[in-house]
Amino acid sequence: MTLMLTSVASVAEAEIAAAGGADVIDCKDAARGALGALPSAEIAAILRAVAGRRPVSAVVELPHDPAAARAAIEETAALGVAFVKFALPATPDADALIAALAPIAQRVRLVAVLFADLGPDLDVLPRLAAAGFAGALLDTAHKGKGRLIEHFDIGALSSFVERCHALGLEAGLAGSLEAPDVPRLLVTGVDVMGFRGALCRDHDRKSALDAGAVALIRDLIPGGPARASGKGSALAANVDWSLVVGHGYLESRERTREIDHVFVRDLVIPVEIGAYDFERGRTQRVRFNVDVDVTRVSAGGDDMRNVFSYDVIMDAIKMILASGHIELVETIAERLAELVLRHERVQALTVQVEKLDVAPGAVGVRIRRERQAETAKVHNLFPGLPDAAEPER
Ligand SMILES: O=C[C@H](O)COP(=O)(O)O
Repeated sequence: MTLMLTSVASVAEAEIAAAGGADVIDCKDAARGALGALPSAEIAAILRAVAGRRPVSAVVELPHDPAAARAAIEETAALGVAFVKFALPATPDADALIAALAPIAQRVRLVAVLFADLGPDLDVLPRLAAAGFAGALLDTAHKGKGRLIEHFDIGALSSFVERCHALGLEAGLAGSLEAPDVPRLLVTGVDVMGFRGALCRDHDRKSALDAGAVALIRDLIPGGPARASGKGSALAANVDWSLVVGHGYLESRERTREIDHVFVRDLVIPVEIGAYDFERGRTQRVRFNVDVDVTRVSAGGDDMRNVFSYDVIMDAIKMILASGHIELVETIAERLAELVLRHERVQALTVQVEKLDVAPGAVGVRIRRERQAETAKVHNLFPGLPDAAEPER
């Protein structure tokens, strides 16, 4: 399950985020840059207002001096936040800092932010894990100079998430993420996606949060807490539950079983593939044909929430190929089916993977896979919190 983290600068914005179904309320002053801290008094006021309805995190602007860094984190942690985020400097003193923070990491959930646009050293991840950090979040430092996915391709983002998980770290992704990025990044299995700009008026991260923009992103991420309730709640009234049904959140008497077909046709990519020695260290052309059966939502309109993007299929292929040499076309086909089926609206798919350079024609495999009864994957970032509630009907 992926959580939606929403950066807020005030109590009023925290209320919009909570009402809009954000999973985590993140205290941050976007006017101060990528990781600007709010004053302690404002964080305390947000904590009081949220009153345990959601986990609240806070950004700390970390001084380079280890003793001062420890004091800054202790001060914010003492307010009662669920975790503390801070930018890990990409300098040689990062190691000294990590070591200095290790004792605090035993008591306080620490999340190190690495900047994808500043050439982060991902070899720091094992050291974060060894020091007891809770997680690592890949973000961008220079807002307005590219989305996260323009700095790290989907294969690299997927490897980041996998690497974090292998080390026992929670993984987060952020960085001028926009609505179309959401279904693409969900496939990586990331634990938390962080948003600010996409949730603001005119997508200006220094403007106020916009409830409609919050609702759009929330609807694109399956699960999550109940929205603001209430008969007559403007937000609840604005929710088109047919979209929610379309994302597999709930059954409805109006649920449609109609299927749309989204496909990628004749995509040819050079791939390092083959079980023979002579097939190693070189690429061969591989052709992909993928047909996906997607549950149709009944609402029309030019709305991101209504579509299953072919980008998800293309990204899944890139993620698999990013792992290096693969021996069998069957392996690619199975992995691709598994990744695409992670999208809740996908009911079934056919994957055809063909090698084009071993014979005059093509050789390969075609598989058909369907969604099985699902076992919920329990998320453990905030142990002790109740499970995500179903949206009110
Ligand atoms: O932690 C998440 C950030 O606040 C994301 O901000 P952004 O979406 O404006 O890059």
